[in-house]
Amino acid sequence: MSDTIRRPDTDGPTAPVVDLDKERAVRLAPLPDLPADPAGELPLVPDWTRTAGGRTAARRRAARRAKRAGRRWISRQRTDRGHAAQIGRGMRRTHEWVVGFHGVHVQAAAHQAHTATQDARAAARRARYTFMPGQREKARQAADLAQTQAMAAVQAHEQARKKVRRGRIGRGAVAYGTPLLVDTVALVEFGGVGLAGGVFATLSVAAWIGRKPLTAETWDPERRSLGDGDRLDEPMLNRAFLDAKILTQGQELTLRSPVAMDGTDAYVARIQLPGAVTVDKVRAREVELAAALGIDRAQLDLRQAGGEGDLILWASMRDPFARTVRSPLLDRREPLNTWRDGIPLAFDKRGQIVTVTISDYSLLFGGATRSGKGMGVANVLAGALLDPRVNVRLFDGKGTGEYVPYAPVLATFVRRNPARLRDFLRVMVGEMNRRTEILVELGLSKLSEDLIDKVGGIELVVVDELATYTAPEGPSKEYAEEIVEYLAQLAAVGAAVGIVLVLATQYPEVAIVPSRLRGNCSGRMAMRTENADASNTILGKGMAGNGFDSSKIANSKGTRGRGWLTTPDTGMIAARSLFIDESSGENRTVIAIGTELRRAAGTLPGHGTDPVEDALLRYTGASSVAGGRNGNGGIVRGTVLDHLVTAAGNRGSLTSSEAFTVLARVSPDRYARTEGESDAAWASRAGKALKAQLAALGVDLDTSKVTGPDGGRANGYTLAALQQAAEDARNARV
Ligand SMILES: Nc1ncnc2c1ncn2[C@@H]1O[C@H](COP(=O)(O)OP(=O)(O)OP(=O)(O)O)[C@@H](O)[C@H]1O
Repeated sequence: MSDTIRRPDTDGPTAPVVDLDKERAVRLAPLPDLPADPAGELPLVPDWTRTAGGRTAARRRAARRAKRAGRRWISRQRTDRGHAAQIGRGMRRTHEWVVGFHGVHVQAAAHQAHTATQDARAAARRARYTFMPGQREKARQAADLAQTQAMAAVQAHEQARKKVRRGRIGRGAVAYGTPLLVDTVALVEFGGVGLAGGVFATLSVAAWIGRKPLTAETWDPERRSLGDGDRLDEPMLNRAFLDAKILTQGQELTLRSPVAMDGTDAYVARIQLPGAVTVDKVRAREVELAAALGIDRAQLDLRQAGGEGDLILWASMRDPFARTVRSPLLDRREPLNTWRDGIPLAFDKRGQIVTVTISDYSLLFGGATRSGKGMGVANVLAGALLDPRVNVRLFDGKGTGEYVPYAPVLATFVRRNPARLRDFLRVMVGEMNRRTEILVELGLSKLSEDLIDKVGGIELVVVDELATYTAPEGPSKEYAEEIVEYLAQLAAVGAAVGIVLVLATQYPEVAIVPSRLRGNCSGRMAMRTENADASNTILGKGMAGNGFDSSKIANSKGTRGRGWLTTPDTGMIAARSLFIDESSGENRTVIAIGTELRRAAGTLPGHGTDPVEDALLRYTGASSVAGGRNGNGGIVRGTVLDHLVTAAGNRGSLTSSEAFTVLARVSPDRYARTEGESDAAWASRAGKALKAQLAALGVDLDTSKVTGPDGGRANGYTLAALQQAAEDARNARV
């Protein structure tokens, strides 16, 4: 675990209270923008660099740069850019210069002298053996001419040789004599140290002469990159933008302010892009730009500051997601306004807390096993529990004990029960319609904060492991289609009336999360997935191709909770969920605080009216408030009296025929009217069945005259009589 995680302060009222706004402000402080300078320009030396922390950071950077320079020097020695290779090359080049190319002239002159001499000899021989009186004279003249030419050629050769020798001696004297002289003088003047210095200087000059290899090569030791610990500067930025094909040859960016460090080991540069290059274009090539700077994409953040070409580039020297950030809610003791402030869910590259606005959209989490979906849900739950106006209803498809500690604060909690989810969603869609009608009457299209109490609070429906419920070929296939339909309807319009879904799945496949359902959840987070298709199932078609691919997140402990998050507020961003350490009971602290806040507000499950659970009880005859009797996610079937009490609750009484209709829904085999059965026959049969059930409960309940729904008087039961009978039944059980 990272050292950035602080232990929670779990103890009671003396524990410090953390204001979420302040907390967020502190986290935002490092640098959404460069600090303003009173002089109008951005400061060359930010204040923080003059603090002890700033100096330590500077020392650390200098040490890192020195280390990297050393490493680069060593690896360079093995290549032909190494110093030995440079010196050898320098000496060779010097020698070639001393020898020069003039030797070619000497050779050509030698060749000419040689042929001219041969010609002269042949001409002399011919003159000697020509006896014809007219020819002899001619031959003698030709021999004289050839001899003259031969002598001239030999002389030219001699001169060329002398000239070359003179040139070589001169150049040799410069090339070899100078260092020899310098070294000798140094030796004479300063002894061995002087000689060593002289030799060093000589070799340095040779290395300088041979600094460039003859052939082009791929590794360029002059290349500066952030990944190697070099400073971010304008030449590096220009080269990286060029390499990333954002700029073309001849285009140059300009810095609007000096490159600064932001106190988190990251560089910030405000850049003016040239011509028609926009910030969007730069963002589209984020991966290439990061590669050109020698860092990972997660270490680079690109934001538009002002106009189209006004870019703020933030480049971190380390992976911003390598650390964990603890949820600020863990230190909170007072209620959270989730409707207005949202719920802190994750942190982004620059350490800013990302909140999700449950007043606006539903959420979908997807990712492979152990990728951190549960932590995403835990963050949302932590926020919801701190807002007593939120009724949390949780359907756990995994069926493990993960959510059992939350049971006392869950208005509804059911483990692995697809039929129950189907029934619940039916009721919830009815609730959505009821709320919509209230808004229609008020002439509103969306719930506002002042109406939350009027409509019955915010409904947060969590379904963890969708596959249990929506797999068309799974064990719950008979419910799957209906469940998907209801979920899609709720996700589409629920948020506007205060009904929000939080869905999670380990199997991000289209069969489990149909695109209609995905599309209606505007907040989506894809943690590490097995493949690009799975990532697209959460984030949307083609997203992996656009560079947002969760399957590229490495599978390691350090990447848990990392993913791509998209919400209408943030757009697509890289993020890591906030950390709640369940192993040390941090979630239990939130649950305890949530329980207290709910008790104070009178919204603790089972302690007030809950129209949704009441409707479910009427409809199914079973209750799932707070995870049932043991809080482990089971459902509790009520007695006939419980159902009748719930049904009589609205009007204060119930006619017999209304009572039989309610019971027919709960227990159709006993109370449902059969084909062709008359009213009287049904009433008599159902009356007997009820009497028998009441007898089994140990109570006797007589009918009395009550007011029916139409205002007329009929046989039935008053609420008071039913409540008394239910009480007697409980006492009889005890
Ligand atoms: N943001 C985070 N920071 C640090 N650790 C995290 C983060 N998110 C998850 N983890 C750790 O990763 C592990 C798996 O997390 P979690 O149970 O949420 O994953 P999951 O995808 O829900 O797993 P499963 O598929 O088993 O349900 C846990 O030990 C958790 O503490």
